[in-house]
Amino acid sequence: MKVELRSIHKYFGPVHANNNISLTILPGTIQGIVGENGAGKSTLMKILSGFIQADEGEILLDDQVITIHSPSDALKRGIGMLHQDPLDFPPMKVIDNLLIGQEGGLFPNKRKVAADIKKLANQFGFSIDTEAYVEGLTVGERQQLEIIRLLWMGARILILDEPTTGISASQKEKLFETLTRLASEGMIVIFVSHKLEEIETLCHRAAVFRGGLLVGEAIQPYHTDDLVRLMFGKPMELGSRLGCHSEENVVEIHNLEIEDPRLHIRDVDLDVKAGEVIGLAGMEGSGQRLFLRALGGLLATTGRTKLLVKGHDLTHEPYSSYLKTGVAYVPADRMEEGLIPGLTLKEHFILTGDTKKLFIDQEESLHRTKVKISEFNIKGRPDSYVEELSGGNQQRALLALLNEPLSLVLLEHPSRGLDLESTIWLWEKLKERCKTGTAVIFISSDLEQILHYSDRILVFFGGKVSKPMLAAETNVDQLGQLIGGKGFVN
Ligand SMILES: Nc1ncnc2c1ncn2[C@@H]1O[C@H](COP(=O)(O)OP(=O)(O)OP(=O)(O)O)[C@@H](O)[C@H]1O
Repeated sequence: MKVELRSIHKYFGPVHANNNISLTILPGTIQGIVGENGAGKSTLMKILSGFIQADEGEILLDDQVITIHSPSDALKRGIGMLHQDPLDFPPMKVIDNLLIGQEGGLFPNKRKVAADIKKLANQFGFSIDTEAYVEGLTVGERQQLEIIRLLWMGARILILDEPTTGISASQKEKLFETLTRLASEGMIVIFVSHKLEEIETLCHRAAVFRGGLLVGEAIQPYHTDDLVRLMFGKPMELGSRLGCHSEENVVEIHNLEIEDPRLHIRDVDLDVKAGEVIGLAGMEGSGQRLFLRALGGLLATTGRTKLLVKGHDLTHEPYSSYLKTGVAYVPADRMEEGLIPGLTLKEHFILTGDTKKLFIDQEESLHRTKVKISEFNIKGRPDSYVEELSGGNQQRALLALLNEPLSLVLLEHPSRGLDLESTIWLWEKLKERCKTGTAVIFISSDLEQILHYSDRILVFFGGKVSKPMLAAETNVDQLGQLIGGKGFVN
């Protein structure tokens, strides 16, 4: 099946999210879609998969103009989109998730469906237990389930939007193998990502988006510098580590202990200096998130734990004491925990502003919001609802909402969903904070980033915590070995 997009336009109010996009994708192709945050990638994918409609332009399948009214309409024509957060019902069994919305009357043939799914999964070396509950599956397993579901429903064109977020290296390898195999069987795979190395490894072709325009196409073998220049209109360089020179302790952790139904973290001692950056590495679920949440006052510690921030003993104190001491937490799930859907940017600034006043000063709030939008370069207006912002702009908004001054900023996957320019920008902003004595502790699955920006690194494995390592004296291989549990001494 061949796909052709002709002169697609899409507006969101004044934003021209897709500006005259034309793209042809031939059968058997893995087509990469890259571009900076807010470039219009997801918008185009949502148009192709029926979630939204274009304002102008045509979609052709095998030279026939078609109209796609809804995702189920798209799927009927063989176009399936796999979302970052799979659209399933976690408290239900795999088989029941598969049967939802299927034709088959009151008594669908569960046994046949289960057998068909198993057969399909086997072809790709996936093992899917149709009787398992979805909530017990890892992100990678849910993704495999979603691919199999789409194939089972007849998808011949598979769209994946940032699919490698939150999956392990081996799951990624398996995903890439599967996608390569699907393409070799004549299917089209459309792969949206910020990660250039992924595009370069996997995709036969790459279309580069910038500011709503398709600014260029590249084919293998790629030249990274050319792709970066196309994406951002200029070359990019990662900033460097600031290097912490302070002797003052901002955070003192003694005998930290956290009990969780699955993990037990104990006996962690750590002093964090003013302006220091500590990176936390480890496979998802190894304890680093529990550790970070405990430091943010979001999770109770147990045992003999003592936790001091700027000399204040915060052990067993409520979350409000952490806030008062200047501890800020930036979650990975921006829309669930960070921002409030249904509220505008201005309303967010009102909520995080001076809450002691009896009345809201609308003029002052509007002014403050405009200043922050400009300072943090957020592509949005004071009256934009936060859910309308692109992922990168939501992250900018979260940072803009942090109060000043701060003693400690805790961040989960701060660059998740961010393009290279935004990642560099984010670290510039964090380094400005470090210069004023704020300590930063962050989790990332991007080892290069951990090595590049941390002063010291802690690795987590099954609840065990390594001794702090100097980032300048550590390399990716050493980190990789520790993350896999090799050489753990603690
Ligand atoms: N539902 C919406 N309402 C208003 N504006 C929107 C909506 N969806 C997207 N936009 C705007 O359209 C532009 C393109 O957004 P889009 O999500 O397509 O970008 P993207 O390239 O996928 O970005 P990212 O990589 O950050 O996810 C952005 O300026 C975004 O704020």
